[in-house]
Amino acid sequence: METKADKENVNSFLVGSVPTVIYLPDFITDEEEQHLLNTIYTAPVSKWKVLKNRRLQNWGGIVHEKGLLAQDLPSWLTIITARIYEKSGLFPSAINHVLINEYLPDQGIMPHQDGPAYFPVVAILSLGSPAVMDFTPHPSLQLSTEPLENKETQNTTANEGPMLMNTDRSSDKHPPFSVVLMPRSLLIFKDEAYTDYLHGIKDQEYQQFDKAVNIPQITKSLALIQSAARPEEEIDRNETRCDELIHRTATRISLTCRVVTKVQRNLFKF
Ligand SMILES: O=C(O)CCC(=O)C(=O)O
Ligand SMILES: [Fe+2]
Repeated sequence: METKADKENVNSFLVGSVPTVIYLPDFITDEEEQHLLNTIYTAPVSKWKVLKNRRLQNWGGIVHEKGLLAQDLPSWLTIITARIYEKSGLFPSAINHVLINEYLPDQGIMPHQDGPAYFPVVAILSLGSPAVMDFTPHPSLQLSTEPLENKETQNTTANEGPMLMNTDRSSDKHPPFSVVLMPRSLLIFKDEAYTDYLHGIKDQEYQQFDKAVNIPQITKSLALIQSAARPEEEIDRNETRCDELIHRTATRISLTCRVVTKVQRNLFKF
């Protein structure tokens, strides 16, 4: 059960000016991260769907236009999803779908909006290497200042759709921003950040984070990671450059946790 204390707790992790982005550093422990990574990599090779620029595992069932053809999540995932559900108090029911994405240091995900089948709150748990997630205003916002819901929106999903550029003129209301996703952190976003923005990760080994809204929350752990990743002789010479860039030196795994509200069960039982 969600408690008042949990809700207050989540509100104290709000970042940036756009509603609503929540960044929880160290949501899981080192041991839990290691356990999750081990379990993810013991899944059969056939569980991985290989895309052009990353691999993914789909857990919870197939997301279909008529809803979710549901399969129970395994217990190693429900341990985490139940914690996200309880601590955030932001989901209408238990999380029933988890997408696990794997990115090599030069891989990313194109700017997109999550599909319409999902309840409009997403929680992303990060493991392994850090990465920068960029939020850019939806291209339909360039054309007018009318609210997004009055306009026909261009629908792009996580796995398909064109690369969309931001040349937004309403950038006062919808400033582009980024969030640094450190290993073991949980990012939650909803409201305008979900409906009015595209989110994506550049397919680059070095990623700029000057527009990051969670710099105070990450500075300490970033310094440790970056200095460990850099050769000794680079540390003083390239201080400025390195301070503004994340160097992705290893694989990143993310768990995108969501609720599909429409569920089709027992489809094959007669
Ligand atoms: O890997 C991530 O952090 C983002 C994944 C994502 O946006 C998605 O699966 O829709
Ligand atoms: Fe997404």
